[in-house]
Amino acid sequence: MLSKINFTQTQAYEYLSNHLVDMADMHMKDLFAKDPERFQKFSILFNDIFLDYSKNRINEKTMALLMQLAKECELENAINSMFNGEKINETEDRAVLHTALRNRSNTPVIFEGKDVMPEVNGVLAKMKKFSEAIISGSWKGYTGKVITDVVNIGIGGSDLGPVMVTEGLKSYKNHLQMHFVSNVDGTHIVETLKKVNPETTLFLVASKTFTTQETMTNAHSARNWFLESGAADADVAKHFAALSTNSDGVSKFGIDTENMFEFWDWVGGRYSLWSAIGLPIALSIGFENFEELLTGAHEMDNHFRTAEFEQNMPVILALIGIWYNNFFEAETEAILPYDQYMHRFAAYFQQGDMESNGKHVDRNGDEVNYQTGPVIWGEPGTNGQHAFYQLIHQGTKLIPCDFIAPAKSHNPLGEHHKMLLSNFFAQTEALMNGKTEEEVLEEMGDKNQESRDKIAPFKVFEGNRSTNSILVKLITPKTLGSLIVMYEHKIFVQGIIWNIFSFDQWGVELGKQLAGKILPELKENNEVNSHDSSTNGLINLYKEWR
Ligand SMILES: O=P(O)(O)OC[C@H]1O[C@@H](O)[C@@H](O)[C@@H](O)[C@@H]1O
Repeated sequence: MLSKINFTQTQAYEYLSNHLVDMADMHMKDLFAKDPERFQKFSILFNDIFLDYSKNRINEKTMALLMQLAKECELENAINSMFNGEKINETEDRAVLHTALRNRSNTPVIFEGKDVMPEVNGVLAKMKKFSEAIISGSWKGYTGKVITDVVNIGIGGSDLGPVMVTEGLKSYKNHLQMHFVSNVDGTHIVETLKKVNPETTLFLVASKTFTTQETMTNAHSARNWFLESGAADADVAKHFAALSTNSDGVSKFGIDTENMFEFWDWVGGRYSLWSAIGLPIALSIGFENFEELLTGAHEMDNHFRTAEFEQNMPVILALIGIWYNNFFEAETEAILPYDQYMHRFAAYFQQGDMESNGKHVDRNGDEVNYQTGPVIWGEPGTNGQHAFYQLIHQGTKLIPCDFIAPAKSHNPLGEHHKMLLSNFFAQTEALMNGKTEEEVLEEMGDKNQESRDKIAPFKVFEGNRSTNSILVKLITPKTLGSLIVMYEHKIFVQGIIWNIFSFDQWGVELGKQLAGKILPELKENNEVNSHDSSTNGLINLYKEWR
């Protein structure tokens, strides 16, 4: 089981608080000047992923103390508890075994006395057969035509992962057109259905619980559209499949359980792209590439499980994050991929991180007296540079950033990639070095003294802004698999240290309950007065205007 230690009571925390006094005024520029080995010391290579964390406000003592913190919080024990299938998701009484889904070495993973691997492999085999039939065209729609379009209907963890990965690996894509419908706003399904033909479309209804309002509503609308186009009930089997843990719900909806791809309650929604929820990925890039994604994930799992903390990428990233979040009081973290295919990567980890570590009660059930998960945000470079980087460079907030870029492009067109990467390198250098007043004045040259003095302060960059640079060789299925898992485990490590439960999400339940209460009120025409004056006023204005 997980420890329940308040990390602010550890010896390492006290040492780190004292150490912060020394580090707070230290400029990274000076740390680099003093130590020619700094880059070698604070960087690490794993397969085709290189992490340079030297442009952070750290020195060897910082890292040693952070490692001590991880040890005092019994991180090693927590890692073993997760991989060994203990019910570490205590508030839902569940194990956390998404790592078994990508366990390519196939060693037994015992949960409640039973090896889960035969079932995992069984579903993978079913996904392989199905995806191959759809891609090859041997699977036919109800009028005998091949499938050309796949519409995934799901939300949250049943949408974001497949969207992010199919976009991230678009250069591996086959002929199938992928569509993703998540929002309950009718616009999403209506606009999607305009693009597809019922005779050649496969709908995947993706929902762990198979009760999520948005997904069920969209799925019913899709089925109605399908039937209204002239298809019969019996034809549903050729055009609808379900990805779920809830076989009763799936049969009630009218999907043959033959067409159901199962997963299990020990897979959290936001960690489910490795399960049957990954079927749209297998359809889009082929099953072999999906397996490669799993292999990359498994390799990062092994790294996380076996590498010393000092050489462990997820552990290093997590601890640096804690250094900023809890000592420098940074409130957000930006994820900035310099790769257009990765444009949903930050959005994916918004759920991954914020749903996991957005908690204010610790594992003892007590209110925390420290900060937990940061706000995660980001956009691909270079677009972000022309939008919000101003604040990162010259604003009043410290925003630690992860810069991610591939050395090779899938689209090596002219000078594009060199230009992209020149920006990637320049940004982290500029954020670290900044620009002094002297440099500004020198740059301004011979302008008259008065105008120079007036403008110079606005052009000064204090620098000392923290970044991690993650350079990968090429975004392949395998590398992307490893990269995703690197962040998954970073989140896990932080949750352990913050002494919170990272695998539940009670916070999203309240909105669902309240929406359920208001929906019947919207169906009536009478004035509503059962809420506060603001909610009543808004509902009544809506009724007047609709
Ligand atoms: O996959 P289903 O069950 O439809 O859930 C979809 C999403 O629902 C949300 O409310 C959260 O709980 C997410 O973690 C989850 O991924």
